[in-house]
Amino acid sequence: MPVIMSALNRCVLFKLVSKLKTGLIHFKRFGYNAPPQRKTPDSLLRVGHSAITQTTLSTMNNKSRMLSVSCSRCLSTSTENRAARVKRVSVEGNIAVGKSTFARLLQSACPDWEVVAEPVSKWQNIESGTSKGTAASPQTTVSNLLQMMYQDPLRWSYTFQTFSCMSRLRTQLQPPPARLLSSEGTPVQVYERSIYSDRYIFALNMFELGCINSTEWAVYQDWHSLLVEQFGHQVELEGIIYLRAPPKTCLQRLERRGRVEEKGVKLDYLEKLHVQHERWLVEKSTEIHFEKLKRIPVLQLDASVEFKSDPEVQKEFITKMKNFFNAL
Ligand SMILES: Nc1ncnc2c1ncn2[C@@H]1O[C@H](COP(=O)(O)OP(=O)(O)OP(=O)(O)O)[C@@H](O)[C@H]1O
Ligand SMILES: Nc1nc(=O)c2ncn([C@H]3C[C@H](O)[C@@H](CO)O3)c2[nH]1
Repeated sequence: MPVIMSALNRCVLFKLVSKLKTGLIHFKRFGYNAPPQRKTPDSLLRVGHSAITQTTLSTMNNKSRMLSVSCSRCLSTSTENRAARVKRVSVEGNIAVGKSTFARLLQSACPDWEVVAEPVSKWQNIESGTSKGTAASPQTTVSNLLQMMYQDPLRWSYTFQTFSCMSRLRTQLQPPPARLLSSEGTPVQVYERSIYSDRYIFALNMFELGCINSTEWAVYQDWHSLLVEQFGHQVELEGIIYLRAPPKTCLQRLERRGRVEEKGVKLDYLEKLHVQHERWLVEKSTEIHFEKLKRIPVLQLDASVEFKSDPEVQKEFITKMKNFFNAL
């Protein structure tokens, strides 16, 4: 065991030293000092009023979805049409900005809206068989990939992104519940994050930090594009809600929440994720590889306000969401 451990340590050390030599990473846990990046303009951290940056959705897109979404879901024709009526939207935002809290508000606001949670518990509990078990009594161990990724990002980031993306894909492929299919209003399925933030926020960030190397990044992008192309309309979104708050606010909320895996997360990491969100959803400078995603309507909401206990702000959010969903 000590031999294996020291070999592992040597391997990790070698990888680390060679990356440091090439200037790819400089980090202390998650308070990374990453290689010089574009500086975040102050104005990006100032959270303005919410705005629908793009409110029109092409009717053609809806029609084409009507035609194709259903056959792969193996539903009857009338159910197919009903499924195609369900709009799909993701809620994006920095760690601990309040997506789950916002999702609960959404869920309670309207029976036509269904929230699908981020599959965090799956990442925290990965069951695997061990060689010690027998066919009659297999032994399983449970590993916490979220914790492994935070503790040793260089070793586990690529593995984490494969698993997080796969679990998000499964989530996005689930058919809408019957309640939404029979809805007379505007049924909406709302996902906490998506296969798109997996790539254009987290995996990209890990690559820029040097925790995913260029080969891993090329492999990730290759299979990600293949999956999106193969699953086509089934994984398309009609809109994105961007919950925006200064990274400092997110850090305060993260610390207050106290999720054990996130103990080492530093402001610097949240600032980098904030920049990724801004590039993708505000400045639109992230290179996007899917046509529809390039033109997706984004509703920005100021998540720095304490909406949890303020009915007035809640009302305002719900009205904005209704308008946004109706325009999709
Ligand atoms: N608007 C708000 N005002 C004050 N506190 C908030 C607000 N939104 C969320 N919180 C608090 O911040 C913490 C993080 O919120 P939440 O779990 O909803 O974040 P999240 O964005 O879903 O996190 P993650 O990125 O990890 O999925 C919680 O303790 C929550 O109660
Ligand atoms: N590295 C990485 N890649 C992802 O795709 C990703 N998605 C979420 N997370 C982290 C943020 C919260 O701590 C916690 C719950 O959101 O999981 C991620 N981390």
